[in-house]
Order: sequence, then C-alpha cells, then structure tokens
Amino acid sequence: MSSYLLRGVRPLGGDPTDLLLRDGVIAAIGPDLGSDADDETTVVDGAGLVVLPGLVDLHTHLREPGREDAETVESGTRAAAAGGFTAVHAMANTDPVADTAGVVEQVWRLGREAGWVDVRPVGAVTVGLAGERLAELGAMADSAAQVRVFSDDGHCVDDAVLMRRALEYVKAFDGVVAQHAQEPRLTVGAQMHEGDVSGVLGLTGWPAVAEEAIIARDVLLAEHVGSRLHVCHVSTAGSVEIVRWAKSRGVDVTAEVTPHHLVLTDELVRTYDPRFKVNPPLRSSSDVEALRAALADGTIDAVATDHAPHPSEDKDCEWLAAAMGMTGLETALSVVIETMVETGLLDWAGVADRMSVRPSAIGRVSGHGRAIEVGEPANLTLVDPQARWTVDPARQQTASRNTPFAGREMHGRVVATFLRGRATVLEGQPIEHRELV
Ligand SMILES: NC(=O)N[C@@H](CC(=O)O)C(=O)O
Repeated sequence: MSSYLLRGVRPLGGDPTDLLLRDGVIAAIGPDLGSDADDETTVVDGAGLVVLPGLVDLHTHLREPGREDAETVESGTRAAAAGGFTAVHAMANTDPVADTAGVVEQVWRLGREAGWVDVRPVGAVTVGLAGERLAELGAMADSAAQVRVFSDDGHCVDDAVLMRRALEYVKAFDGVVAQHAQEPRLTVGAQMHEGDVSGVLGLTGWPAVAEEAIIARDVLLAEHVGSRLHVCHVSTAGSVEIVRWAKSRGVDVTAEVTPHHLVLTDELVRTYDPRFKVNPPLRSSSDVEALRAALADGTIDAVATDHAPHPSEDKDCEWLAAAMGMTGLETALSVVIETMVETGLLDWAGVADRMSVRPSAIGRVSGHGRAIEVGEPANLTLVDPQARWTVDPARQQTASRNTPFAGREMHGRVVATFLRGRATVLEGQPIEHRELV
C-alpha cells in the first residue's frame, strides 16, 4: 500500500507541519518527516494548505437505483470525493425506495465497489415514502449497511402518530429520524418562498410556518418519547429559534443547513431560472443571516449538501414544470469558506466540527470526524483557502448540471482527499481506482 508525505500542511489552520500517511492511518506528525519517506512514499507539497478531517455529508441524493440518468453511486461519490468528502449518507428517495434491507445493502455495496467515499445508506421511515406505515427499520439497521439514519426526505412524515412510532422504534438501535419538515397542506402547489417576491411574481408561496410548525411538533414528540431527532435543511429564522429553544430544554435534537441556504435568497427567483428552484425554497436575506449565526453558535450542528442532481430535461424548462433541487457536493466547502470563514463566523476547527465531527456523530459513522492525531484513520481533506475558481457545470464530476453556482467565482479549493490513507483526489483531480470487494 502506498504512503503519502504531506509537507508543511496546517492541521485545522494551525502551524505548518508534516503528516505521514501509511497503512491507512496517520503514522506520524512532526516538523520534518522527510527522512521517514521511502521509495513508495508520494510527497505532496502542502505549503499554505489547510488539512481537515474528511468531510461527512448527512444528506446526498445519489439517485441509484432508478434515476441513473441523473446520477449513479459512482458519479455521485466521485463528485463527493472531489468536494473533499470521505463519507456520505445516501438518501432513500430512489426507485425502488430504500425501505428494505435489500435496497440499502445494494446501495452500500455499490458504494464499496466505487471506492470513492464510505456510503452510508439512509433508510426510509415509511414504506414507499407513502407516509402510511413504518418501513422495516430494524431489518435495515441489522443489515450489512448498518443504517442509523432514517428519513422520508422529499416527503414529510406528517402523521404525528407515525412520527412518534418511528422515534420510539429507532431508539432500539441508536438510530435517528431525519425529518423533512414540510406541512403538506400549507404547501400545496408551492413554487417558492412565501414573501414579497412571491407576491410580486404571483407564484404560490411556501410559507416559513409550514417548516416551523412541523419542527415545533417534532421537538415536542422527541422530548415526549426521549428520542433522537434530526431536522433536515433548516431554512428559516423561526426554525432556528425553535431548535434553539428545544436544545435549551435538553431535547436531543440536531439540525443541518445547506450551503445554498447560507448564501442564496428568493430574489434569484425573479430570473425564473429553475436552477434556483429547490425544496425548501431559497428564503429571505434575514433568514440567511439567522442561519449563518445559528451555524456559528452551534444551534445548527452541521452543513449538509442536499445534493439533488436532476437531468437537463427536468431543469431546462419553465419554472412551474421544473424539478426541485440543486447539486452541491463540489461547491459546499467553498460556500462555507466564503460565508463562514472569511466573515469570521467560524475558524477552521469550526469548519471541521460542522462538516465532519458533528455529522459523523449524528450518523454514528465510525472512523470519520476524528482528531488529526497519530494512529487515527487517514480520512483527510487538503484545502487551498486562497484559491479562486469558477464553476463550470460541464467540468464537474456529478452527472447532472443543475448547480446554482454556474459561472460564479468560488473561494477555496479542495486539493486532495484521502480515504483511509489512499488518495481519491490529488491536485484537484479524482484518481481512478477500484476497491476490492
Ligand atoms: N431538495 C430538493 O429540492 N429535492 C430533493 C427532494 C426534496 O427535498 O424535495 C430531491 O430529491 O430532488
């Protein structure tokens, strides 16, 4: 197995040092490890580069099985590695839905074969995402995929009794229910955030209260049954207040925010460009401010991409007909650097916490989100914080082109990613390989 010597890198933005990666772990850390390198060692000049624990995404749509025209496990996980990720959670809204041990094992196995990142399948809460009866949660937890996160994402578990049962059930195997908080009756036909812009454009609004009402109910349910709740893609200032209140009461709730909700607003919908159509919708600038502040103070635990690839026929059309969703794996870290690091809201340790440590803890992912110390698994990301690059959808690794950042200059770039000591990305480019299964 090859080894790597990372010269002069800055762990969590600290003082420059060398890191030796060998046999899948961080073998040594010190000021000058050059004499420890042998012929098999690849030397990486890391001057000016920050090293982070490999990023972990709680919310990725890999689309396989069923929509391989939008993404496959192979293409989506290659995009993840390019974005600095070493583990992703694959959402359950595939076709067939990931609601049985068989489907989650299939996704898990495809992830192993691709070998870009560790794939943790998310199991559906209800059969077929239909919201009528619980899926085989225990069988998915006991499967080879060892599912710990359960979600009907794309749909809300709006039936309070089913939600209660799911929360109770997952306690047996230390699972968590990740809720897509959207009151369905309040969002029938919704096309964008309900506010001044939707009024001007005459598009049906998705009111903030549709998200907030479900979160309020769910934190009370989680408190009542003493279970773990995770809130997907929090998008409003009011949702932040409810999560903050629940945490202050000791409710075991965690929350995520997407990169796009940290930087884009509903003003973009004036373009009628479907690349800006997403669920939950882009909100107001005051919501964006509240989300950044909540991520900074830890009320929001994690950044999660909600990478939602769609083929061009579902996006290159008029607003009303377009699918909801944006890609995000390859731009997530840059958005966080621009909105959180360069603004002074988070330091590099904070980025590591919100993009690796806490997502690993929420998903119960072992071997990721660890300290950068000798003996730890070498799941690492090397970042050039000074780099600038422009997003070209045709040059991304994802099979879909629905990035909202096309043509935009991004801040900071992933230079290398290491999965258990093996480079999946070097000089910003994925390294082809195949994992033995
Ligand atoms: N986030 C999105 O806008 N889309 C998601 C599912 C969903 O949450 O609607 C998708 O699977 O495309």
